[in-house]
Amino acid sequence: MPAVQFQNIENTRLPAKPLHLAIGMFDGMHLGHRAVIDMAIQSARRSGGLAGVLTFAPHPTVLLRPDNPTRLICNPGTKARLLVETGVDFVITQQFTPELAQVEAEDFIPLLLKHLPRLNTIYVGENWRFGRGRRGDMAMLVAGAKKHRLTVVGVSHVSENGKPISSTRIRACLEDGEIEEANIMLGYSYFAEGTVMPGKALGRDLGYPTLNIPWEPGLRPRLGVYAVEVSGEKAPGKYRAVANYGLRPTVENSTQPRIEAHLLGPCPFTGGDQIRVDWLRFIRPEMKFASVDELTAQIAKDRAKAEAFFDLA
Ligand SMILES: Cc1cc2nc3c(=O)[nH]c(=O)nc-3n(C[C@H](O)[C@H](O)[C@H](O)COP(=O)(O)O)c2cc1C
Ligand SMILES: Nc1ncnc2c1ncn2[C@@H]1O[C@H](COP(=O)(O)OP(=O)(O)O)[C@@H](O)[C@H]1O
Repeated sequence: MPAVQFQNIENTRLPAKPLHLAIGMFDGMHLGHRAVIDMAIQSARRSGGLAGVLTFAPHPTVLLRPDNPTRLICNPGTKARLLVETGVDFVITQQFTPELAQVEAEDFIPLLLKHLPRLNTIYVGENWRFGRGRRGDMAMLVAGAKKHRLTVVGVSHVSENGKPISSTRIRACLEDGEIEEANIMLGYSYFAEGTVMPGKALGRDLGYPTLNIPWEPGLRPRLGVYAVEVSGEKAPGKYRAVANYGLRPTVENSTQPRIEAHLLGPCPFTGGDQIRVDWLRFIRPEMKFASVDELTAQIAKDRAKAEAFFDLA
């Protein structure tokens, strides 16, 4: 059964079973997030309860720090899908309103219980903060839960390279082009999705036809050339490719970043197809070339690097 999705806790209608609820922003859905959610799923399965996620949109910083909100790894649609794919029974997306931002930490559990009376256990990462001014911490959550006979499970950090995995660390990696380290922490390959759009048909003339998709996530990964894999419903499997993610300063200097993927072998996709691009390795930063000939010569080298990465050379 795919997860049932609800907008806001007051609209949540669930069967009368004990609820095991993982709470958080879960931006990126990295290995640490998955550990929290998996804990909720396992407990619910063991005890005949229901496992779910409570997450928030927009990110609280959109309201609290509008001049510099947190730039998100996942757009809301992608996050919702990744959440559903974890195997939870339900996902609640709670609108983060000015009123919610004013709720005191002490009032948070009573608010949950008002709308989720069968709440049994709350699962959070051990450093999770909540309530007005982020005053609520693990100790307050445990104290509040005790009063209402709830259980709180604080899931300890999952580490990579001796340091806790966090969305902040993954953002820094993506901005620096450290895609392999980002992918290790995510537990899957960073990916982009979109509908193939027509370009200026220059790619074919250059000898490097490309599948182009616009890609403008909150958190913009480093502009440059990457080894990627392209997939889509139209054709099974993954297609190795070399892609530029950028603004194309040599030919147009756009303000809208785009992924242009040149497949290393035959290409089953065309304009209008829905594709997914998995990012695997950063090859070089995007550059402005003095001529299209220089760009073309560089693309030949990029292609060779991608082939070497895939061990095809
Ligand atoms: C592997 C690869 C690397 C690229 N690197 C750059 C680059 O460094 N600078 C740049 O301005 N454009 C770069 N491009 C983008 C080309 O300018 C663009 O693909 C070409 O002009 C075709 O455009 P079209 O798809 O609109 O026809 C790159 C494209 C590919 C496929
Ligand atoms: N190896 C390949 N990689 C990407 N696209 C390819 C490849 N071979 C053929 N194509 C086709 O070429 C088209 C892109 O050609 P291109 O000249 O870049 O034009 P445009 O970017 O204007 O669509 C793609 O839609 C795809 O169907």
